[in-house]
Amino acid sequence: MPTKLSVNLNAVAFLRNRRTVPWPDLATVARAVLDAGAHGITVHPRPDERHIRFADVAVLSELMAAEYPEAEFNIEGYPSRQFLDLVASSAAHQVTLVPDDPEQSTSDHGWDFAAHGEMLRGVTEELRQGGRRVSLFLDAAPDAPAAAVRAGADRIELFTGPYGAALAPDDAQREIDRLVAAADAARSVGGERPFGMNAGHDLTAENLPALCAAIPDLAEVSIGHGLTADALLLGFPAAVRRYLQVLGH
Ligand SMILES: CC(=O)[C@@H](O)[C@H](O)COP(=O)(O)O
Ligand SMILES: NCC(=O)COP(=O)(O)O
Repeated sequence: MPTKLSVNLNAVAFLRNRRTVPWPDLATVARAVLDAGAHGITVHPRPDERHIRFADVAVLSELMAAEYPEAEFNIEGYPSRQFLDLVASSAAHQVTLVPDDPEQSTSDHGWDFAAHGEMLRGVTEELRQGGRRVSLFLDAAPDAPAAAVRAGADRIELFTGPYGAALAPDDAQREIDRLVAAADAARSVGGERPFGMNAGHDLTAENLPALCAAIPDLAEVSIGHGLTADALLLGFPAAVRRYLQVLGH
C-alpha cells in the first residue's frame, strides 16, 4: 500500500498568527487539503503557541470527526501534562511524542531512550488507554526502534531532518543509508502489537521519491513546511495532489 500523506498545518497557523485577524483559517485549509485526498492532518502545538494554538486543536478535532471520519488526526508534541490533557480532550487517532525543549525553534532530534524510556513507558500506556496510537520520534539509529518498542510505541517516526537538509547527492545518500539501517532494525523488532514506521521533517516533493524507494513500507509521511511552500505557488489542492502522485496514489 502506498505511503499515506498527513499534511502538517503548523506553517499555515504561523502565517495566521502574524496578525490578529483570523486568516488563513485552519479549518478552511484543512478541508481543502482533505478534499484533495490527503489522508490526514498533523499539528504540533508548542507550549508558546507560536503557530498551532491549543484552541485550534478543538476546532480541527470537531471538523475531522464530523466531516472526515476516515481521515487521521495526528497530534505531535512533548508529553507535558498540559499536552496530554489537550490530547485527551481531542479526537486524535495518533499521537507522536517528540522530545522538544520549549526553547527549540523546531524538532531536531529523536528520543534519548536511556534518559526518557521509563517516562515514555508510562505515557504510552496512558495514551493507549485513551484509544490513541502512539508514535515515537526517532533518530536514524539502529538501536532506537527496539528501545521504542520497549517504551511502548505502536509506531516510530523516523526523523528525516538531516536527510532533508542534505542537498548534495553524496550527503543525501549517506542519510538515506542511515534511515534504511534504522528501518531494517525496525522491521526486525518484535512487539506485542503491530508496529509501523512513519517519517517526517523537511520532506519535499523532490526528496520523497528516493526515500520512498529506499523504504517502501513507510506507513505515513507528515509534511508541512515543504508542502506549504509549494502551496504558495500551486494552491493547497494542487500541492496535495502533487505529493500524492509522488507517493504513488
Ligand atoms: C516532529 C517534527 O518533525 C516537526 O517537523 C514538527 O512537527 C515541525 O515543527 P515546527 O513546525 O514547529 O517546526
Ligand atoms: N512530523 C513532521 C511533520 O509533521 C512536518 O515537518 P515539516 O514538513 O514541517 O518539516
